Amino acid sequence: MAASMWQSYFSSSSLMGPSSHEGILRARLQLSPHSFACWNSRYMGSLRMHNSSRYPLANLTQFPRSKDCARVTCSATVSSGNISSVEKVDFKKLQNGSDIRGVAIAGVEGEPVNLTERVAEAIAEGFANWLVEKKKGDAARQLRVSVGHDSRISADILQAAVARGITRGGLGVVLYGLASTPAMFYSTVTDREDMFCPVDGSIMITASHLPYNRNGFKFFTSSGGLGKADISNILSRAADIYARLSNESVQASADSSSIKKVPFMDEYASSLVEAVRKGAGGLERPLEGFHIIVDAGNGAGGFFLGKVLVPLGASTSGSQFLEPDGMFPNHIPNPEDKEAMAAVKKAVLDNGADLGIIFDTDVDRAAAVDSNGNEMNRNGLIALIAAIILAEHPGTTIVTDSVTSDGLTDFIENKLGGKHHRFKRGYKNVIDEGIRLNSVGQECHLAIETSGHGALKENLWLDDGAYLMVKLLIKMAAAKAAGEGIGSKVLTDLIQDLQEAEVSAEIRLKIDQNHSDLGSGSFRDYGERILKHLESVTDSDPNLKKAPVNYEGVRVSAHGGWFLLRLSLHDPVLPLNIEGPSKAAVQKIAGVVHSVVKDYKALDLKALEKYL
Ligand SMILES: O=P(O)(O)OC[C@H]1O[C@H](O)[C@H](O)[C@@H](O)[C@@H]1O
Repeated sequence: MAASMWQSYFSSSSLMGPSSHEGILRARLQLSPHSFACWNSRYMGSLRMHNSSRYPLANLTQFPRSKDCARVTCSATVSSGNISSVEKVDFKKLQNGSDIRGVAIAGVEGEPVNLTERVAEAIAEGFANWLVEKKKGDAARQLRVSVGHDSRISADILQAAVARGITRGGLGVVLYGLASTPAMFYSTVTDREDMFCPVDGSIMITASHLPYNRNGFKFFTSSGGLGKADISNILSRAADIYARLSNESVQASADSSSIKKVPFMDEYASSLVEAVRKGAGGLERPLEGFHIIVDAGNGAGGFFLGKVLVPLGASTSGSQFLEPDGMFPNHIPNPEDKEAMAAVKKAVLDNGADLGIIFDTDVDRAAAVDSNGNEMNRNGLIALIAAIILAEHPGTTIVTDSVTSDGLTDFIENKLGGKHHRFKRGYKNVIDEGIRLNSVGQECHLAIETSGHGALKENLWLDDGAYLMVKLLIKMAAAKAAGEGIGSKVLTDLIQDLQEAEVSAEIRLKIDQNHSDLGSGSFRDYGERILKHLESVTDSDPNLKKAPVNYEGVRVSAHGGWFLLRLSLHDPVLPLNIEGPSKAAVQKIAGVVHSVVKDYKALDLKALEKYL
């Protein structure tokens, strides 16, 4: 649905009664009464439930919620061909590293919609054109692209637009509906002609854990996720297509003869089931006797319960937030979020479960909680997966992002006998580095970020939170089969020697891009200037020890702890990570950084000063 429609609907909602709302909205959506009831149930129900300060969509009228509707694939669009704002879209701004992210739903102050149907359609057509060029050798056959989405409220509308864009580009479309990001990559590498696989390209409609009004795209081919340069290329094609589209009417729906629908998540889930069965010695129900809780945060991860854990024999009572709900009413679906981890921990303890598993919205990230409520996320999850992988591949290299702890390095290198290659932030950077190391002869089987993104060589380097959890399940099932009992103790024991810092903090220092202190340079130039200054201060102070090998920002040991100041991958921000043995140590470390950066007037130091 176009932004303008949401806008006018919401802004007028307090003025009309339910029946006039329904008539107007249904007409504009071009839906039958039944489809409208489903749409209404899915979207308006969510909005109604969360009409609070967190979701500032005031005065929504209460519609009856229909119970028995599954999803509505909505091909609704604006009927008018000319939207005055079309020229204003800055396609470059939609790039977020190797992803595309934008605002798809109006209603949040200061966040105008920039990911409209037309923009999505143009991007999809840009991807189709890019793919055709990449696959020149396959000119004789029609290329096909799979499309899936997470639980966001703009998913169906964007999916319809994406399907139009791909068919406009002359390619076939295979719709998967609610799906996970790793499943989309999997569709490019799996051989199942009955499911139209392998597809030539894949698009996941997701904005990961970001708020409900955002959405975006991730793209895959059999070589993996597209990189920054490819995304820029696609966006520049999209900008040209968009200019052309703005003179045409938006079509109500794509050419349906080129569109197929398949239940691909069943195929992907059964690959996970088979992986656990194989890893557990071929048992049909290796998780029989285990009680495992899933918290999907109302994202796309609910499938893991019914399609993975149940067939493997696990009991799953007490699992929560499995229902897809793009308003994310319970907690942010993000294993890095404290509230989210507290929620799954509580569920595990309340239900006396053996293990808790939590996914982000699109299931490329995950974390776990053991039966005592100990969180296994960030450095703890890396340590756990590293312990499993190093037992299988002694001495192998583990690639991680830059904010991992000194304790993790000590654990991987001195306790597990592996090599810790602490690289840059960004899951794509980390995974690409793992692949690169292998290509230059340095064996690497695991590339993983503290955010919960992780990829294994054995799993074709798919960035897959669900597969990380599969590795934990295999370990537990194998321990049971070996008579070592049921429970997550086998996991907890693996990381008992990991030393975690007492206090850790991430402080994000914003750069005011409009400040005169930036001169004629960009925020990146400004950030680099600050980092250079910090580096020279560090070099001249014997109490500060610069990390001998470092790929990003300035990492320094001081006061029994460490800090890393670096430029954010995407934002005008300098994230500062600090870890120390006590609050006092962290304060002192914060003081060191403050004394260096305090004269940079464009830097907002409020967040840092709280720590002094
Ligand atoms: O550099 P930052 O702003 O901290 O963001 C870094 C993060 O950006 C995105 O969310 C990526 O998906 C992550 O892989 C990455 O770690």
